[in-house]
Amino acid sequence: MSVYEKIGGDAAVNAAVDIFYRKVLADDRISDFFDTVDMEAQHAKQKAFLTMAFGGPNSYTGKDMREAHKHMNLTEEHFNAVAENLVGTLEELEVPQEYIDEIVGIAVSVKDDVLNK
Ligand code: HEM
Repeated sequence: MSVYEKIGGDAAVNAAVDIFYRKVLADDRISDFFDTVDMEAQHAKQKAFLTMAFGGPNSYTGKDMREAHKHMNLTEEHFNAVAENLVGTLEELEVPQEYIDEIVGIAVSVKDDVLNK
């Protein structure tokens, strides 16, 4: 069973989207990357992000992650900021630590692609 299913599938992603988005927009280190798109499009992107991070059914391949982020010149600091906001969101939702660890593992597994390394 994927961690996506273990934490509650689509319902868990929906619960996480608003919290995650709020955290990202409040974070000076990365908010500029996210505040230029209209809310509806952004919501869909956040949902795709979280489904991917949770190992869900709409998972992107490494190549897609590379393509999606290539033009952004992202740094380690940007990646860590997103990862922190992700962990903070999961903690707020009282996701068990072992699942948080699994989700962080998924995030780290796409890091080189996201940073275009
Ligand atoms: C675990 C790391 C990450 C994952 C799993 C992830 C996942 C995704 C996904 C699935 C999309 C949607 C792609 C699409 O449909 O076009 C996306 C887009 C995006 N990501 Fe990431 N991302 C990660 C890290 C980051 C970081 C570190 C930043 C910047 C600080 C970032 C900024 C963005 C932005 C701004 C978009 C929207 C691009 C656009 O609208 O054209 N992502 N990401």
